[in-house]
Amino acid sequence: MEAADNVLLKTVLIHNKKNCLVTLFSTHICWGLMSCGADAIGQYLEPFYYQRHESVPIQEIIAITPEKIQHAQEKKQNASLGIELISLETRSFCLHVVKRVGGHRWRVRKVIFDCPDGQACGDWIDAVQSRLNSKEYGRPKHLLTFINPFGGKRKAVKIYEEKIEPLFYLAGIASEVIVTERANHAHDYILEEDLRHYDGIICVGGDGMFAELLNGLLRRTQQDAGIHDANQETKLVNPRLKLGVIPGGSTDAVVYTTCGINDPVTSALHIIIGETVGVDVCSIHQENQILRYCVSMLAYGYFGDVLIDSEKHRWMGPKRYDWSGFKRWCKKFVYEAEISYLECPDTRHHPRDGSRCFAGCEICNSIQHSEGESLYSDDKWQTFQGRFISFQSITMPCRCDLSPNGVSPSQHLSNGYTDLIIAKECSQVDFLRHMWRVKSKTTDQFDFDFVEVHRVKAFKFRPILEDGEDEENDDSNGRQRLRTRQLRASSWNCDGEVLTEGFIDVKVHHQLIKLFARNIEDERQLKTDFCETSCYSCSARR
Ligand SMILES: CCCCCCCCCCCCC/C=C/[C@@H](O)[C@H](CO)NC(=O)CCCCCCCCCCCCCCC
Ligand SMILES: Nc1ncnc2c1ncn2[C@@H]1O[C@H](COP(=O)(O)OP(=O)(O)OP(=O)(O)O)[C@@H](O)[C@H]1O
Ligand SMILES: [Ca+2]
Repeated sequence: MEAADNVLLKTVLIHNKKNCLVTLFSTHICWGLMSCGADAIGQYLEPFYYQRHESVPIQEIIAITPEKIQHAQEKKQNASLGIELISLETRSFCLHVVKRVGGHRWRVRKVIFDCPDGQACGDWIDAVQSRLNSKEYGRPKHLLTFINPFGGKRKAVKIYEEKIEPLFYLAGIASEVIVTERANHAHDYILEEDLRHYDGIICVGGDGMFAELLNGLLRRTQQDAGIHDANQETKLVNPRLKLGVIPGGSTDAVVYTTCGINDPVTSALHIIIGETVGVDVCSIHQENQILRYCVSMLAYGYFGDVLIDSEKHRWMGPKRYDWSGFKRWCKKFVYEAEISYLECPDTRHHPRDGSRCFAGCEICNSIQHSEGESLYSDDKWQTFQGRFISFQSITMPCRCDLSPNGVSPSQHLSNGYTDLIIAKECSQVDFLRHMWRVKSKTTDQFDFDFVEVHRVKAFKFRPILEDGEDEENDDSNGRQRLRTRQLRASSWNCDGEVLTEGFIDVKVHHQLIKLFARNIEDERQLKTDFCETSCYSCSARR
């Protein structure tokens, strides 16, 4: 039996004042009361069965620490001798493990075990620690951390000092901290400095701050690999360093999407356990230059204008988006563009296919991409030309407080595609109905005849800024002439950063980066804390 073969340590220890059999397997630790007898010095009979037991995967152990506890028997002895000193020998250890408290929120749970003697306690600490250090878990040891003191509600420094630093210390992570002094500080640092000592780069901030890490790291990686300019056909190099985010911004869509919640402690725990998820990245080109990289939302029209306006109201914090969103909605603007796109050839994958991207997503793992094939030689490009209020390219589901299900709920973190969402010219009320559904959790937000959606590998966007020759009138000399009406130009909202170039080509790079995060868990399928599958006792009973 596989699990039984991998038993590393098995001892009777005291937990909650009861004798418990504690077993360390190579993949998890299991403890519980036994149905057969066992005495306090660790004798137990084989085969044993747990009556009721708990199991925690090694991956979900944050740390193991010695615990100084004065044991009851010693207390009694010392008291009778009039001694108040605590025993110098450490005979207890504490496991700090991930605890799910609902709504994707993670916390640390402490589980204390008393050992028969100091030697046994030391053996346990060494054995568990050596599993935690194993390369297979990829836990970071050295992180470079940027804190944006001006993101969101401006609490990032406090969040880091009070909540995150103690957790990193507990988990034995060394973190070099840089509090940014200006926009692009983190980006420039990543481009220029020696990063060899780090396992990952993280930030405490919002999507804009994460975009600095993303753009800095991808530029640096391509630069180091000798790729200076790149058209859509260039195969980009995957960075060695992983990225992470602790929420401290306004929308926090990257962290909300990958952890299921914008909670700093939860994110820190995702980082500590070292689990990673591949994330698709869009490269945005103009001719042979890469302008920027984008992971969440690239939007033109309504959301581009909201961003421009919201920057004027940064003092309002996260509420600035609601205010600018309202103002922009009041003044309806229509844009026009020609958009060519290369649709996903597998028709089973679609923005309205009802799928959800969960941890270990089978769709992301199974999808095949032929990265080497030329995009330009492909004759499957299709074209949309028309007027719209909002154009969005959504590369991850983009969950956030404003849209808990996501702007494109069936998009995936690492399927290699982005979803185009075009809200065509319609009344303000209709556009609001669409947005209302983006916010609500229940109805299909794309089920409107004015909303068009496509899942694509690449697209080209060409704004049209003048009307065609369809209107005629007389000039002052009575000559008939064509009148062209200026259409409104917008700018791009690229992960919350303004991009002023209108004409762009965009390509999705399948899993170009790795993020410290597990991706959201399907809470309906989560097992209870009590082991159901993986320990010897359970498998023997089945
Ligand atoms: C009335 C219900 C309206 C619900 C609106 C729901 C739409 C939600 C769409 C959220 C899109 C977030 C996607 C992630 C984008 C991030 O890369 C980026 C950087 O952090 N954030 C934004 O651009 C932040 C963009 C935030 C845009 C907020 C727009 C708010 C619209 C309010 C309109 C009110 C009209 C009221 C009329 C009575
Ligand atoms: N010290 C600083 N002073 C001014 N701006 C900074 C500083 N450090 C970073 N920035 C810039 O602040 C911008 C916004 O930061 P951030 O994304 O953290 O918060 P946010 O915009 O409130 O949140 P979100 O992007 O989630 O909506 C980023 O684009 C970043 O470049
Ligand atoms: Ca995707």
